[in-house]
Amino acid sequence: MSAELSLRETYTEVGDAPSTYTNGQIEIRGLHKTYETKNKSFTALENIDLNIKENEFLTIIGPSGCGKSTLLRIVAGLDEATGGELTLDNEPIVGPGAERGMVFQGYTLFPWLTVRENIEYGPKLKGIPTLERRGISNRFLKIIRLESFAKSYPKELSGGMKQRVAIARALANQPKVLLMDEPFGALDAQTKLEMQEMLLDVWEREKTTVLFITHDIDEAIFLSQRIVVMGANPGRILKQFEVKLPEKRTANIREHRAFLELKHEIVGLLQH
Ligand SMILES: Nc1ncnc2c1ncn2[C@@H]1O[C@H](COP(=O)(O)OP(=O)(O)OP(=O)(O)O)[C@@H](O)[C@H]1O
Repeated sequence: MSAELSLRETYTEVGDAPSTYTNGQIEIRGLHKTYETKNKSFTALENIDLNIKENEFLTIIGPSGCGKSTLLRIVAGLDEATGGELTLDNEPIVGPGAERGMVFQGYTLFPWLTVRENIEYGPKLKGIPTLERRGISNRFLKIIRLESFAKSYPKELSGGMKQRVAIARALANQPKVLLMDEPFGALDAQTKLEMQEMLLDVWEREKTTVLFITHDIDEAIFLSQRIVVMGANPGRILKQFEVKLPEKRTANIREHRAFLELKHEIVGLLQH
């Protein structure tokens, strides 16, 4: 099987393609989250309304404690909202699901599995036969440029390499939505830039909806089609920005006037 075949085609060959593969629309209506601790209750999210379109790359940015991770965890089904509605392709989200892949800042690979086995983990759980699994891992090893590390274990990889494998592992499950919580936060500046370019490349190929969290305004602008700025106490949406930059993002886009103007505006908003 050609490494250039899309994952959808790969799955179609084994008769396992969900009919709604191209979807991935999230609707959030009046979402609330209150944490009850011993003697007080704390509102982490208040009245969040947000629609994330199919194939959209949307980033949430905001000060520490404004509820970014809480929101992502609720979308992932790892935490429960205390009010409001949340759907993926019109189906209520009631818990974790394979159609939502997650990548966190911490390296969450299985240390006892090789790079290839980590990538094949989800497809194996789904019962996809060995040969097809091999096709999937070959394809992703190529995309993340780690073919020569297929038999390596996570401890033998750099931080950037581990995050590339984490992204491949999440995508090998053919998710409709990729949820990313500061995935490049622990990487050095140069590796971070390389990872951003790789992620955009993967996103363009896979057509997955991406919900991304970062503290890094440059990263948010470089990657996103839309940026949601949140404020704290209580966590809420302050403003949304369409990123009016060319679809094809190259390194020098950071010098683009529209890039700098948007950065200026977001910095100003966050300072207040
Ligand atoms: N399990 C919990 N119990 C009580 N409070 C919590 C819990 N989890 C989070 N919080 C509180 O909810 C608020 C939002 O936390 P969250 O981790 O979502 O913020 P964040 O914007 O992702 O922050 P950061 O950028 O620092 O990661 C914080 O004030 C935090 O202390």
